[in-house]
Amino acid sequence: MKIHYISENNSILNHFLGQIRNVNVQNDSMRFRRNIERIGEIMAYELSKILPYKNVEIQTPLGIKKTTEINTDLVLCPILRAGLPLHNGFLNYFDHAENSFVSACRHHPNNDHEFEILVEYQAISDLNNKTVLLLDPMLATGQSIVAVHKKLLENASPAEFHIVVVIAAPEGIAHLEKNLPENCHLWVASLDEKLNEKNYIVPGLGDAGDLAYGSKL
Ligand SMILES: O=P(O)(O)OC[C@H]1O[C@H](OP(=O)(O)OP(=O)(O)O)[C@H](O)[C@@H]1O
Ligand SMILES: O=c1cc[nH]c(=O)[nH]1
Ligand SMILES: [Mg+2]
Repeated sequence: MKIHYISENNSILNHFLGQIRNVNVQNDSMRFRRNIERIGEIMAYELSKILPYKNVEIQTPLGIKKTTEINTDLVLCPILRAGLPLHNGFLNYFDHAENSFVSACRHHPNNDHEFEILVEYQAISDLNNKTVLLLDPMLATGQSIVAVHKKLLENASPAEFHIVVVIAAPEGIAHLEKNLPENCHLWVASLDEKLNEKNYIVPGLGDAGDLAYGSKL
């Protein structure tokens, strides 16, 4: 797996990452969603640099300008719920992309420490020969992303597969490296230290879905 870390240099990205983590700021859910969206816009821009391009000529009022345009069909696939604000950011930039939606949530049948991933809702477009961008702000154990990747590839063969996360734990990255094909790309805005006993990312930000949309039963 090719891993791209995008916050290695100082940039405005660090302000948005700081705000989604900060306990004194993150409970403003509109700001939380908008910050994830802004991070999505920055990540979309960074990712756009390695997509395939074709030469085009643009007619201006005064002449013709030779330039380039993205030369692949993009499909954006957020994982519900927390992937939705990240999806908004990507869609702001890749406005011609197709979209697919898959849900994944942790189900704790016995206790807080053990869980299984339930993939229930799916609305998946044709992914064959397209560039798929799987979007989820949090990569903790990696089980949600592996489960959704498996679901997406049940009936399709994309040309390229990119996974985009905002905050990643080393344990989740190791799980993806073990379970996903080598030609996948992983984009990480910020790498954290570890998981805690409940498999939350430390220092992380808490529960991204709840911060964006409120707690669930
Ligand atoms: O790497 P993992 O250990 O699988 O954990 C990460 C998943 O947990 C969160 O979703 P959650 O289950 O909280 O659902 P939600 O988005 O509806 O809150 C997050 O958005 C990821 O999908
Ligand atoms: O730290 C974590 C782990 C999973 N899901 C979250 O929202 N946060
Ligand atoms: Mg959640």
